[in-house]
Amino acid sequence: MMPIWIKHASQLVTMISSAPGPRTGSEMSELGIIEDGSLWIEDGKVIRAGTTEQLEQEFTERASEAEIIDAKGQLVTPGLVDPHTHVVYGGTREVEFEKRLEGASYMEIMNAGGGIHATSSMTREATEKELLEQTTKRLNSFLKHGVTTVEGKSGYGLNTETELKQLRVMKKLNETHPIDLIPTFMGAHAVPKEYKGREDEYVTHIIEDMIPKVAEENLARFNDVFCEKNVFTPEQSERILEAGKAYGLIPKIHADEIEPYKGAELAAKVGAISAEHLLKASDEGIHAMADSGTIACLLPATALYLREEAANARKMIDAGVPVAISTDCNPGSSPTTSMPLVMNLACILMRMTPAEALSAATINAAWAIGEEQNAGIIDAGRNADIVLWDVPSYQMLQYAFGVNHVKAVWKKGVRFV
Ligand SMILES: N=CN[C@@H](CCC(=O)O)C(=O)O
Ligand SMILES: [Zn+2]
Repeated sequence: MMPIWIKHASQLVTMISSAPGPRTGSEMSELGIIEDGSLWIEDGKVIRAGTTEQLEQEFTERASEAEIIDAKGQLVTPGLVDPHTHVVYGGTREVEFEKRLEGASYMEIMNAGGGIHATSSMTREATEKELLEQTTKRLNSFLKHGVTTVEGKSGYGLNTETELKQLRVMKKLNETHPIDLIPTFMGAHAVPKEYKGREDEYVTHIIEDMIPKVAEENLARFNDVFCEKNVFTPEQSERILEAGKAYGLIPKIHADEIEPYKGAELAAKVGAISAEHLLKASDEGIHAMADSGTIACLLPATALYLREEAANARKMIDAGVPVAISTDCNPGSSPTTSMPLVMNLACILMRMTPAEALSAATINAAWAIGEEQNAGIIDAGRNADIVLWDVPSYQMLQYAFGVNHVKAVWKKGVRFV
């Protein structure tokens, strides 16, 4: 592979800082910016990041070997990381979108057998090949929006066979698609219709049948639960997450999305790596998360799409909770693959600063899925997951919203956009 030399970026955002862990408080504003920045990439890795002047001293002799990219007037950042998606699914739910606009709520639709249940039926029916094809299209769209690492959940199977099918599709996609797809088991996304009235039996089924099989095939890194009124109680969620821990699955929790339910408190108690949504998280829950170091994974596109008030990111950042952001890409409450839009919304709806939004979509997002050694940062020796944006600064990236400013994307040093 020919080396790549990106020169003269008006801002090269490296995300390098002295913070040893996920960024909290003012650390979220430390972007490690190099003005007139330059990058030498070789064999899929970043070899050197510095000013153009520095790299000219070190690499001019080798310039003829390299593909040279003139990034004058443009911004370079790490590839974006999406730490929370439901990207593998069958079918679509545009009918529900109309119903919600006419006044039905997300939970009313789900409790009436639609929502997650509707996607579950369509995912059970879909073949592995169909899921592969549909998900590949969505991953291509992520890449076009500057996203190079994506977490993906099962949870539309709600039976062992289809949960495993979703996870196997993710495994296959990791072999066929440039994006790194980090798998999460989420058998506890809803109680399937056939277990209605026997919710605890379904919990036992997840624990005794699904989790051991997922672990045996080594199909997931995380175990996630939708802890919500009329879905899984905090007690049931705790049982499932503790059972997963015994098999090496790290807990995540969909917490306090629709109603306050002490989900943030539970995330801290079980040592979850992240808690998701948190629109209705209590102050106690937020402080417990700060103490346990649990990352808040906030989903402002979902709040917008459901016409809900977004999570209180300011309160969380001020309390010392590390914040990440995500699309929540799913067919019901957030059918989008645009992390740039999510960064815009983090600023507009949650009053995060442009710098905080970028930290949340790169380094903190990487920490939220255990990929901090591989993604979310530009540094010597790391994967060359790089985005070139057709704007001169990160401030412009967040300011001109709803626009895809991506000019080029490299994943492990290979250009795909
Ligand atoms: N809230 C629970 N799960 C997903 C939505 C899934 C769906 O509606 O299909 C979420 O994170 O938003
Ligand atoms: Zn989700």
